[in-house]
Amino acid sequence: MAPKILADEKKKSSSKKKNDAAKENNNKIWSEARKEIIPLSVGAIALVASSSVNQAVPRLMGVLMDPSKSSTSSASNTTCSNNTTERQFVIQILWLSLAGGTATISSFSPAAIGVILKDDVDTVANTVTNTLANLLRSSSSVIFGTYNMLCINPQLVGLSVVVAPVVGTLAFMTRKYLKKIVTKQQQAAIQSASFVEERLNHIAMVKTSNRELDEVEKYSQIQDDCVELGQKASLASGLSMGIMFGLSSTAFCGILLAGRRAVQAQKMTTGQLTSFGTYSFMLALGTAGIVKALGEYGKGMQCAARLYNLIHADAKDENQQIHSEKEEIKEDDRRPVDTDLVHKISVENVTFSYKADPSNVILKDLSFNLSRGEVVALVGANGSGKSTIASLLAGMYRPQSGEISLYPNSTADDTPQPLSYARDVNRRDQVNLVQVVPQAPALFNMTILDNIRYSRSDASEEDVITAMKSANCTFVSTLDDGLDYLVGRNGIRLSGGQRQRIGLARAFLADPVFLVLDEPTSAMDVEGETALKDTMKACRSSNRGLLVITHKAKTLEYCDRILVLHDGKLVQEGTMEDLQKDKDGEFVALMSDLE
Ligand SMILES: Nc1ncnc2c1ncn2[C@@H]1O[C@H](COP(=O)(O)OP(=O)(O)OP(=O)(O)O)[C@@H](O)[C@H]1O
Repeated sequence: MAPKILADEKKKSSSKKKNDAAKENNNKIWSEARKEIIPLSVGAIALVASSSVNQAVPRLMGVLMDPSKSSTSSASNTTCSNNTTERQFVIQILWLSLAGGTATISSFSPAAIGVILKDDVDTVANTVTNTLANLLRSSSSVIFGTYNMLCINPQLVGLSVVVAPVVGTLAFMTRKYLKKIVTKQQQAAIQSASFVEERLNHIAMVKTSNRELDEVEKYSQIQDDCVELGQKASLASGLSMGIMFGLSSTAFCGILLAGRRAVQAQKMTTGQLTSFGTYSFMLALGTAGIVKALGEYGKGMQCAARLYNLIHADAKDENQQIHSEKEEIKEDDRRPVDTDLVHKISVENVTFSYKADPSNVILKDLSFNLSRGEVVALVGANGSGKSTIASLLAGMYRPQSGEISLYPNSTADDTPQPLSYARDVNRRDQVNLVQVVPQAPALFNMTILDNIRYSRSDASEEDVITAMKSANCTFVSTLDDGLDYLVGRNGIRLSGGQRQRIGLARAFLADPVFLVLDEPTSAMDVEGETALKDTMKACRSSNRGLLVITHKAKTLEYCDRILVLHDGKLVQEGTMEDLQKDKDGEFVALMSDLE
């Protein structure tokens, strides 16, 4: 098949998909609106009534200003008749105002479309209430106005028909420009929401990298851009309204001028001209109202699409406890720690449960330690609490009881007091003390360079390249943009193993005293496992403590010590050789399952 035909078919199918989605959203909105069918119908009828009632006012004014119609031969009769007309006018106006007011009040109908995202819900709710009401009101203004104008002076209507397309075209062009700016503004708002969503999803990463302030600053910048666009949009909106008002007023004056000539030529009365002028003004307002209501309807559709997507998205509550434990975003005032002096991190009688399920105690009176230059493995069945330990070491949670302590080097004549990791160490030092690389590292929709730099924003490109070498990130050189390669949301444009390597490089860049790797090679190939062995060696030689959570037997061969976890308790600890000797022990049972 020719490429052009293929492209056409692709275009057709994509536009069909778009139409189907729009139809689906349309149906959803109207099915929601159907739930309010009675108040909406009453409102719609009342609106038409209110509008028709309002339409009678100019006609009555015309009658009032045009006494000749009701004049009789005698002067006294004329005065009497004039008085009667005025009285009738006042009574009729009173009735009309009362009827119009009542109809307008009853046209108010609250819609029951849930309360999820205030702005979007408001816009969608407005689509089936206010926007629809405005459309009805404006349409009836146009229909009744045109009809009455035709009754009064069809020639003058002809002139309006000539002027209307010119005004309409100019109005359409200004609205189109306005729509373009508003679309940009909406895109900026979506970008801002997606930035927040991504940061909240990876709140643990943001927190443990001590990057809250940076993120707040970035968010403020995005917000500033949104405000700037908002200002442009409101300026454009003001201009558009001004231009439309100017054009319609000019057209209105032109029609009045032509009408005046018709009065002078005795083709119509002053009263008829007054009525005609008022109707043409209403007609202009009605036309503008229709254009506006149709624009709002389109906007309502866009909001509905977002809203329905959100309603069907899965709720994410995994970070609940992190949020609730989140401290205020400010530089905390705990004294800095000389991380170079820290020699050992020690988990002491720690008991922990997640707030989401407090009855499920995950870690039970757990104690172990990790010294600098040591490579320790943590093994255990699925759900035994290994990743929870990593989260506690990263400072994401605090134990309910027990302590995580840091032991400085002791000198010959001084034994320094241990520091509480949670109470005594400030966030910046925590980043330098412990870095955790989770199974699926959090990656942001940024370049590889920025993702790696996330753990140390002031790192030079050379430092990043060194960290990448340690994490064996050779794949980066094969990418077109290299370090500038955009990884996509959650690193979607990278493979699982590549994401793990980026996470590893990020941890190395922070140059922590202790490194925790949570199943570092779960998604890596054989080359990745070799890189892990190199990492282990490097940790020993650089006097870094390494805790590796693993299910791989091969990895254990290179560890100094192995901790065996069972249901949140430490049940065995020792070298691989020692543990293998205990044939009834948990380790031997686990080994039979390990790869
Ligand atoms: N955010 C959380 N809220 C509530 N419970 C959680 C949360 N995270 C983990 N758990 C529970 O804690 C227990 C231990 O989970 P953890 O991830 O620490 O186990 P694991 O040993 O790392 O498992 P695996 O080997 O499968 O990775 C599990 O029962 C899990 O359901």
